[in-house]
Amino acid sequence: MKVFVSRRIPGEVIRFMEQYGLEVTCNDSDERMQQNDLIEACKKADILFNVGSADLDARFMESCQHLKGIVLTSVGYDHIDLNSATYYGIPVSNTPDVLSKSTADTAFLLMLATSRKAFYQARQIEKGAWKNNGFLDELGIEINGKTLGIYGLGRIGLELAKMAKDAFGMKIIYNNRSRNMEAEQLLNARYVDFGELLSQSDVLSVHSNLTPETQYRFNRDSFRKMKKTSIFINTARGKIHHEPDLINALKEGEIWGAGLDVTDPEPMLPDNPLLQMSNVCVLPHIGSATIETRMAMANVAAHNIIAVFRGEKMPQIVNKEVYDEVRPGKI
Ligand SMILES: NC(=O)c1ccc[n+]([C@@H]2O[C@H](COP(=O)([O-])OP(=O)(O)OC[C@H]3O[C@@H](n4cnc5c(N)ncnc54)[C@H](O)[C@@H]3O)[C@@H](O)[C@H]2O)c1
Ligand SMILES: O=C(O)[C@H](O)CO
Repeated sequence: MKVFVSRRIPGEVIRFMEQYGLEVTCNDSDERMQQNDLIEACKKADILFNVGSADLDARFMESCQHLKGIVLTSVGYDHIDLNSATYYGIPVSNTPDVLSKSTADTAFLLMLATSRKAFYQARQIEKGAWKNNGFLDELGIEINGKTLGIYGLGRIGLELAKMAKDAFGMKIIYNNRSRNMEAEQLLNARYVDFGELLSQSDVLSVHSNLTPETQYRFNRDSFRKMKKTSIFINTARGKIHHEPDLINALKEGEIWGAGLDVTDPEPMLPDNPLLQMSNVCVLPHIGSATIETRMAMANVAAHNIIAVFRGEKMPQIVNKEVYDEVRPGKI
């Protein structure tokens, strides 16, 4: 069975797959492949090991409908047309859980860094502008004992809530598609509607997946309802906030600050006004970017390939209906 890997991954993981007799071809680059090049490569493979973002849309699925599986190295799967994959009977897996803590760490980092204007202060030093700041110059704000509001209290949101409660004694409120009883029992988290999440959060951190419902959920109207002393954090997907509205909200003082690991578009252009603001911290989508987490993600992806090779169901299957006896699509 032939596997095509779309970007560089650890050699150990390639060798792990080859031990099973899999023939692995790897695009030895860190760059995102053009869709036509990816299609051509996949035409010579049975399984796609997709690394990072890619155009896995209906056109890709139709062109590569022979694939026996697609494994993703991400927990988010908004970059793949899942309905088309299911239509052609292609199982898709993702990498949940193994990256929850590292991504929550990133949200925690952004919460703290933004509250202290840390990235701006560091830039001042680099520019040779370190001066004995006035007693009241560029002050930060405290988060100890404040209220952390989580939009989308799932795996990552729960990890952040645990850290925030343990480290800063923060009170946890959340809005979610369903109640999270573990968070309520463990952390005394309180479920609130979206309006109360906006009005009561001192820090509001976004951890939902990107769906038609969550797209641009944080916009002009939302930011106006947040506290003027609040911090907005997004480590989920850039399109969950409306970026021009976020910029205006910060310029108008409708919210105090923002910390982003995801932006819209990505990469963020260097002339983006957010990068000039002292109360904004931006990271380049590095939530899962640690040695341990990326190795774990690659291993999860490889194990899902081995499952396909063995004729078994993918352990981290995303479109489980692909295994249904009767499903719309290819007979
Ligand atoms: N910055 C990064 O590098 C990075 C890393 C990993 C994940 N992510 C993003 O984080 C997201 C969450 O990952 P996860 O493992 O915690 O997923 P998850 O499925 O465990 O949690 C997502 C939560 O969002 C909630 N949700 C969905 N739609 C909602 C809505 N309309 N209103 C309120 N809540 C809603 C769900 O109920 C769920 O609890 C991923 O989908 C991905 O986009 C980013
Ligand atoms: O969804 C994820 O896992 C991250 O955003 C990496 O793509």
